[in-house]
This record gives sequence, C-alpha cells and structure tokens, in this order.
Amino acid sequence: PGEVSRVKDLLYPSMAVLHKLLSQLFSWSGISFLLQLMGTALLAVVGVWTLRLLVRHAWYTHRLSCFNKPPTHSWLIGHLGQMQSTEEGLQQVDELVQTYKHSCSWFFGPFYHMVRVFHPDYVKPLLMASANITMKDEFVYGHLRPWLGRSLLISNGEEWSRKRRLLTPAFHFDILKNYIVTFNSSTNTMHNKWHRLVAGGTTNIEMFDHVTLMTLDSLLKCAFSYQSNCQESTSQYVSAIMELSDLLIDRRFRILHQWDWIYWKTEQGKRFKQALSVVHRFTRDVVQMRRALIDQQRETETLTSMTTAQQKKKDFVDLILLSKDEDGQGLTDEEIQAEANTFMFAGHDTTASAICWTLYNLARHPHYQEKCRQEVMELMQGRDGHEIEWEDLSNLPFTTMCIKESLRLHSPVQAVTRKYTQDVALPGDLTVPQGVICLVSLYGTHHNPEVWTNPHEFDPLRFEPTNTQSRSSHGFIPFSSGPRNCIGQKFAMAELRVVVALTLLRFRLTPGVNPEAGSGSGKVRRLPQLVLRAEGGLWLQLEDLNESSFGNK
Ligand code: HEM
Repeated sequence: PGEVSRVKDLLYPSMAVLHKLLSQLFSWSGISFLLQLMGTALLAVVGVWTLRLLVRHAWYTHRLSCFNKPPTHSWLIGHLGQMQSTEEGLQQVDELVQTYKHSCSWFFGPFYHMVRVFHPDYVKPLLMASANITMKDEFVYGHLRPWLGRSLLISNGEEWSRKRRLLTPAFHFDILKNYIVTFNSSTNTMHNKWHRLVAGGTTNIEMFDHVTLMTLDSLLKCAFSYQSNCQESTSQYVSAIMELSDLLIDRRFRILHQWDWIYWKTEQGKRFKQALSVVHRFTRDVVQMRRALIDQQRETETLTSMTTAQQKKKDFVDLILLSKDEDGQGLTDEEIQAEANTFMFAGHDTTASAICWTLYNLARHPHYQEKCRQEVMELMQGRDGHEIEWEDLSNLPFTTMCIKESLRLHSPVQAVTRKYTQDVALPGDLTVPQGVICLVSLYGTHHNPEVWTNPHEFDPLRFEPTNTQSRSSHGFIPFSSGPRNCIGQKFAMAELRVVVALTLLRFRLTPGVNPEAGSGSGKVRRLPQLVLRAEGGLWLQLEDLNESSFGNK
C-alpha cells in the first residue's frame, strides 16, 4: 500500500497538468491556438519549399543562360505544354533544329529545366560520358518501375554496371545465331496469315497489329522458349503486355496521374495493376521453373554432361540464370524477372516499329523495293524453300542500307533522356550543369540538315560505305550510343533483316489506305508514342507473289 500511494503521489500532479493542457486545447481558445500553430508550420514548409524552388530556378536559369532559349508562353510555366506527341510535335523539332542548329534550353515551369540536343558533336559528349556519372531520371523513367523493377534500362551506377556485365554475354553473336530459326518461323506464321487474308480478298492491311504480334511471338520464344501461339489466338500474357504499353502512354498525358498515390486509385491505375499481376506471375513462374530445372540437373548430372546441357540452353532466361560475376555471384530470381520483363518491353514495340516503317518506306519507293527483292532472290537462288540463315545476313548489303535509312528517317525511339552527377562540357564553351535533364533527340539528330542533305527524303545510298566514312560517328544513333546504348541492337538488326527479306520474297508492297480516313490524301501522320507509330495505323497493300503457304503453318 505504501508503494501504491507513492506512485499515486507521483502520477497525480502530472495527470493534473495533462488534464489542464487538454482542456485548454479543447476549449475554443485552445483549438484556435492549435490551428494557428498548424497554419504557421504549413506556411513555413511552403515558404521553405518555394524558396528552395526559386533558388534552384535562379541557379539553373543562370547556368543555362549560355544556351539559346526559344520563346516561352510565360515566365512561370515556360515551355510547359509546347512539346506535343503528334505530327506537329515532330515538325516543331524540325523547326528547333533549323533555328538553333545544335541545342537549346527548355523550361517545364515551374519545376523542370531541360537541355535539348540535336547535333552529333553535341550529342557525343553526353552519350559517351562515363556510366558512373550518367543517371536515368525518375521524372521520365519512373512510371516504368512498377513493371520493370530495378532492371538494366532504369538502374544506375554500380548496380547497372554489374547487370550489364552479366547480361552482355546473352547477346553475343554465337547466341544470336540460334534465334534465326525462330525469326524465320514467326515470320512464316505472320505471312501465312497475310496469305490467307489476300486469298480471301483482303489486301489492305494494317501493319502494326500484325507485326507487333509477330515480334512478341518471337521474343517469347527467344526469352522464355514459350510457344504462345499469340499470332493465331488470344494470349492473356500478350494482351497484358499490350495493355501495359497503352496505359503507359495514356498516363503521360494526364497531369494528375503523375502522382502514384492518385494514379493507383484511378480506373487506369487499377487496370495497370491487374495487367501487371498477369505479366509478373508469368515471368515469376517461368524463372522459378527454370531455376528448379537447372538445380535438378546440377544434382543429377556430371560436370561434362552439365556443360553439354548448358550449351543446349538457348533462351535468355536460361543464359541469365547461368551467368555469374567475377565473385561467382549470379542474379537473384527477382532480378532475372525484372530483366526478362525489360527485354519484352524494350524489344517488341521498337522492333515492330522499325519493321513497319521499313516496309512502308519500301512501299513508297518501288525501285528500292525491287532492288532489295532482287538481292534476296539472288541469295535464295537454287535453294529449296525460303529459310534465311545466319550467314545470309551479311549478304544483304542493299536491304541493310534500306533498313538503316528507315531507322534514320523513322527512328522507333525519338529521344533518350539523361541526367549527370557532374557538369558535362559541350563544344562552343557550353556546359550542361549537373542535375539538369538532358533530352538527346535522336529524331532531331537524324533530321539535322547540317548532317544530312534533304533529311526528309528516303535515300538508302546515304549508307553506302563510301558515304558513311565522312559522316560524324554520332549522326546515326537509332540505338543510342555509348555505355548505355541498346543491348539488343544486334538481335533487332538480325530480326529486321530476316523479316524484311522474307516479306519481299513473298509480297509486293504498295501504300495502303486507312479505311477510317476515307479516300483522302492518304498522307500518313506520324505518332510519336513510346515508339514511333502512325495515327490510325500504317496501312499497306499486299500482292501475294507466291501461291502456296510458307514454312510452318
Ligand atoms: C529496332 C529495335 C530497337 C531499337 C530502335 C532500340 C533502341 C534503344 C535505345 C534508343 C535505347 C537507349 C534507351 C535509353 O537510353 O533510355 C535502348 C536501350 C535498351 N534496349 Fe533497345 N532497341 C531495340 C531493340 C531492343 C531489343 C530487341 C532488346 C532486347 C531483346 C532491347 C533491349 C534494350 C535494353 C535492355 C536497353 C537498356 C540498355 C542499358 O541501359 O544498358 N532493345 N534501346
């Protein structure tokens, strides 16, 4: 009882103080005091935040004053809203290139400053800068993170460099050789569909629908050895990938959807999450299954037979599962899933866009189309059937020139963005300050009249070896360049050559008509989204040059 009364003695005074304080707070004067306190705190936070923004703004305005700045709508919002993902947006880039020749500064008021670069001499120091100081910005790449995790495309620094070392062997020529059979068979499936459509009287065909399914089909076989049959019937995984790509584009144009906490509550955010769960479940299951298989083989097989088993493995997931760094460490299952998702994301739309625009350019230039066809026919002379082999790829020089010219004129990727942790010096005493977003315009560089005469004309002869020697190394950069260039470029170039060669062997192409646009001018309006597309699709007329069907059905 003595202890209890001591505790009571101690507690009662403090309880009394607490009671007084609470009653004061909950009295009218207390509430108003509390509100005043909160209001002052809020004002202080907003004040500090605004001051920080103003100082940052003044700092970047000063540092970027060496760059030309196109006129803005207002001092507050700057160029916000002036960059459009439309045909007009691309024409605006042409105007910037005409006017400013190499670079200009840009201001997405009230927060973001940007440097836009579109001349090879200015692009080069930025793309060739060490990967240690190069960063992918969350502002631009952040929306990809829920899908791609911390993968090669969006990671930075040491994490990126380790992943790049581990993944590079998967794109070695010796590995890519094995995929040629897949490129042939996926193309055959697409051509058999075209063959049936033409036989049934449908000759006007939208290319992106068909070619995107074909590139997804072939990537699924190369990445996961998965026979999705997605060109012939609906695949839940493929539909989910397409949904994710569409939703990413949609999100770009909705200001409120930029904040995750708002986005995930919207109808689009919920659809994104749903599609994400389909895609992630698929990749997780494949990786876990393969890991189990490899572990099982390790246990049961001798070292020699293991080597043979390893050699037999051909798909990306197997190769990545087996790759180890200098310390004998490989990637975790989560990391492998992220990379597999990235290959699917980065590889299907880009290659589809490149194929569609190449076919479109050849349709518009029948003499070049015929020259390519002759080249392919000579190559295939005396052979049974149509099968492009690895060794054939280097024997298609003119077709390759047409593909490259198409990649210049209609680059699938319009621009890449970077940030640097140090200042980067450009020619003419210009400096890109650390932390500022740099938009390297692949489109602008490829259409810069200082580099290319008549840049809007399709002229494959630009890529004749004698003509390429005198050109700047950074005038042609569809796969970007430097340490963060495209890891899949040889894969893509091989697939492009197989698809274009087989298509020309089997079909004659002429410009088609978008049925919804009616019989208007037929002028194609470019649509720069995640990759370059065409408004209302890209329509071509097909004439079947062969009676029978092709290869696998
Ligand atoms: C014609 C087809 C393709 C084009 C035009 C293309 C273009 C590009 C470009 C411009 C970049 C740099 C992106 C940036 O810096 O933000 C890039 C990066 C990348 N690409 Fe491709 N790509 C193509 C096909 C592929 C394929 C088939 C794959 C995989 C199978 C692939 C995988 C990647 C990856 C993983 C990166 C990130 C590399 C890194 O940061 O280390 N790409 N691609």
